[in-house]
Amino acid sequence: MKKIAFVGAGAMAEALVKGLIAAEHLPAKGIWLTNHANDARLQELHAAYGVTITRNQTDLLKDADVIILSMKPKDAEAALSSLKSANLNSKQIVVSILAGIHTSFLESYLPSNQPVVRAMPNTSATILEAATAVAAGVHAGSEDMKVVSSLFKTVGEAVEVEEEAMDAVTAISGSGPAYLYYMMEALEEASSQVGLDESVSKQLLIQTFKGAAKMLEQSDLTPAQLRANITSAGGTTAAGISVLEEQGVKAAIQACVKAAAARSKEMGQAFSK
Ligand SMILES: NC(=O)C1=CN([C@@H]2O[C@H](COP(=O)(O)OP(=O)(O)OC[C@H]3O[C@@H](n4cnc5c(N)ncnc54)[C@H](OP(=O)(O)O)[C@@H]3O)[C@@H](O)[C@H]2O)C=CC1
Ligand SMILES: O=C(O)[C@@H]1CCC=N1
Repeated sequence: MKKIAFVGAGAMAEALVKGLIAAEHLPAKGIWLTNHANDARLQELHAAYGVTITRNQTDLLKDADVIILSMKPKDAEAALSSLKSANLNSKQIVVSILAGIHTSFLESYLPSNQPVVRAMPNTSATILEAATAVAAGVHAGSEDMKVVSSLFKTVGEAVEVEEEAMDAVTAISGSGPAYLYYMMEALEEASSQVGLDESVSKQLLIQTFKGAAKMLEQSDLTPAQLRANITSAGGTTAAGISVLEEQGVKAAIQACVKAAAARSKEMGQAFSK
């Protein structure tokens, strides 16, 4: 891989850039970025990472092995309309990280045999811990999928799924870090309410999340079994969990994921051809 072109230079593009550079997937100069209008942002990324920045679409796309669409879904049509006039060749893989938007919509703006791959990473790409799912469009072959999977594997784990799973993926792992940060926020606030010093609670909470994730990864037990192992009858965990049950927290989490998946589906329907 010699060149990756990002169309969109926001939070998610930066997370991927950071990860790709840390993983030495390609030299920083081989990572090209453009955005809509914010010159200062492009300069900032160039200064921070040594990436190449441009406003010239021909330069951006020329010889790019992979083109990553990383603007917000609302800006997709404008970006795709301008890509329509670009002379992409069928070896260039167009990857979209946009929530909701189907490969068929993207393909409708691109040459008829263009390989398109939909990917859903998350912000943990910044520290090479992303969970990414990738799904092939109709012209993306197994070699294209290998290239894209290996790109996302440099910034964490990547799994290939059918496109119909992408709304669920987006709701679970795309948005997932935000749910966990929400829980951490609540736990931090609760720590201070029960009298724990902020720096101590932060240290304990980070290690508690890390340890719980590693336990699930390294043991054969389910989350329910791991939880049961901590919950002695009449003990502290039982006292806490009974409040979560009374307040319907599990149902609220399930409703949260369903709402996120429904929103992804709705966004896909808004952008269909
Ligand atoms: N944030 C997350 O956790 C995740 C986000 N995603 C997806 O990633 C995408 C980007 O999100 P995020 O990085 O948070 O968004 P940001 O708002 O941070 O960045 C959007 C970028 O797109 C640029 N842009 C807008 N219009 C165009 C255009 N016509 N041509 C080129 N560039 C354009 C903006 O430029 P300018 O600043 O000049 O306006 C900006 O650089 C979204 O589609 C989202 O669904 C996927 C997984 C996780
Ligand atoms: O909220 C969003 O739209 C994006 C998609 C996945 C995570 N954040």
